Amino acid sequence: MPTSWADSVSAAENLAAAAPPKSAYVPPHLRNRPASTDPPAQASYAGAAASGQGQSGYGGPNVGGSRWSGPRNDFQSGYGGGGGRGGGWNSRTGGWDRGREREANPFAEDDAEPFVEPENSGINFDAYEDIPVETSGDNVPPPVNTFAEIDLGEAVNQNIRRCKYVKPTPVQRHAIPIVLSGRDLMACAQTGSGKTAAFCFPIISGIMRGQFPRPPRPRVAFPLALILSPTRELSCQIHDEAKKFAYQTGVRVVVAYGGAPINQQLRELERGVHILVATPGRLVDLLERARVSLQMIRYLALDEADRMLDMGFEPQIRKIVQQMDMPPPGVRQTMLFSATFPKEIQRLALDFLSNYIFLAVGRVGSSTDLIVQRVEYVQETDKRSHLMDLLHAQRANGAHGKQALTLVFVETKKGADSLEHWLCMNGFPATAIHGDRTQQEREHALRSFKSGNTPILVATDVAARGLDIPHVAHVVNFDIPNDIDDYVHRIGRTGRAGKTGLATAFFNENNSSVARALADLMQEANQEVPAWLSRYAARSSHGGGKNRRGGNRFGGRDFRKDTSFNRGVTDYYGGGANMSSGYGASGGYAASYGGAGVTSAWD
Ligand SMILES: Nc1ncnc2c1ncn2[C@@H]1O[C@H](COP(=O)(O)OP(=O)(O)OP(=O)(O)O)[C@@H](O)[C@H]1O
Repeated sequence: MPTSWADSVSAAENLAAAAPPKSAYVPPHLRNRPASTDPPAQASYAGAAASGQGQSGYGGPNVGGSRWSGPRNDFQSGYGGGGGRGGGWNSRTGGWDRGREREANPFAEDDAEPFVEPENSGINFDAYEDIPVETSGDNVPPPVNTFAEIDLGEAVNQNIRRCKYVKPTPVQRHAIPIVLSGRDLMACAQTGSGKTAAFCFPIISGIMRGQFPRPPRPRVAFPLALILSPTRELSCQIHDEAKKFAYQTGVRVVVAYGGAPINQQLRELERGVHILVATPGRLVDLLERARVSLQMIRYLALDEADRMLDMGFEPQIRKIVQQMDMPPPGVRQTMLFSATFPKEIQRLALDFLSNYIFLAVGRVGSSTDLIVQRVEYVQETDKRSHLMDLLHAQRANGAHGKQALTLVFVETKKGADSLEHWLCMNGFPATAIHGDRTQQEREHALRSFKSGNTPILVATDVAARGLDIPHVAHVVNFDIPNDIDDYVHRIGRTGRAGKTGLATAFFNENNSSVARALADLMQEANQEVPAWLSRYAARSSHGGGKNRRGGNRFGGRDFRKDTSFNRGVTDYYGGGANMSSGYGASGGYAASYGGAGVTSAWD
């Protein structure tokens, strides 16, 4: 296997356009299942689950009166009552957590992964030290500084150590106490800043501690937590992460996504599920087949929430959350996470939340400085040769070290196929991922890219959000997206977890509509804005393409603060906004935004 980008290029040149080796398809959730020698722990959840057999209270089949009448605080008592027979929760066979099924060690792959650094030492926490944080809503729980301050339980703490997380990132410092206190949350924090753990840790801990009744029907899965994400690959990634965080806790995580055999997923679900990670389409299928019920959902997390509530997904999300049997807001706990939150999406999100806290982490400067952004003027017809120049220069300079991976974003699936073909023909080891490829092809491409076998990945927006691929040193926006938020997510595939990265965009006349948003974004992130781009920006009459940030360029402002929203609404938050971190004292930050309290959540 080639060990570096340069080796890969040479190997590819030697092998001409040899196809990558085909491996037998194994769905992600079935991989790495060597028989573990570690017996699953009998965590507190197992005991709690086994004793919590009550059918009374909310969600039970014979609830009289209002189905959702109990306040959320009563949830645990509602579930915890009753005795009944022992046995695992949600399993025909008496429960996976009773030791009948061996839990594969999810950390085994990390140990065997050649590219993984010995420690998570690459994280540069100094970059996050004075990141401004803004919270709004009433009675916001105070943040923590260390994991030790949060009582997540010993099993989770041990997994945090196994992950080599030394201290919480800012979004984790603030979000975890909020979720643990039972509040709904809309959290906006920059790409690569650890949002996945921010929602997974409190969910796992809550399930471990909670008392829940026995599921009412066999052969139907009754998850306690649902994590929805927009793409199959992201769902798989969240599943992999959550399995690490939940290792030996007794909490079982299952993933369901389209494009993979449903029968296998059904079998996994039948073995029992506490946390279901899913893409909306496959979940709707499972719900319609009555193989999953949402009536016991205690936690709902939408990752990439703005995308999930965008036009494409909104009907499916409404169906799942509002039209099936999921408890309503106020009974379940709802968490929305993203790096971007356009105002109209925040408005839509009100339907899913109850008295929520808005959390914005990040400001212009510190963390975005991690991603150096460049924009180059490149005519449509010159893009390929320009890309080749970049790749050659990168190879010549050995830029970004041996393991550098380059992610090239294009607008269309056809464009991705054709660029991949052209790169391969020209001796560059490239692969591609887009929505018209089979799931097997998509997963193969991603694996080949991650491993460094094909260190160039040509992608559509299917790879723009959430994917956490170590060693992506360069993101090229071969085609600039029309929506500036998509640009934010795309470039966020590099410069993650405190590491630095480079993002290059090819701009031409076709992108004039986004010029202003792009220039503003770069400026706010302390990037050098070329004079020609500023001229385009000045000519642009509207805010910049599908810039839905509407006046406030950054997605991090709580829209409840807008006068239009507040008209007729008295003191929505009660407590008002709270600022923390060094920035509040400096005073310079609000001024730099030209508006009091406006925060950039993405940087
Ligand atoms: N406390 C921590 N210490 C060290 N590394 C961490 C910590 N928390 C998360 N990470 C690592 O940071 C990386 C980015 O985390 P994650 O994928 O959750 O980011 P994100 O905020 O969800 O990004 P995106 O907006 O792109 O979805 C991951 O590799 C994760 O393992």
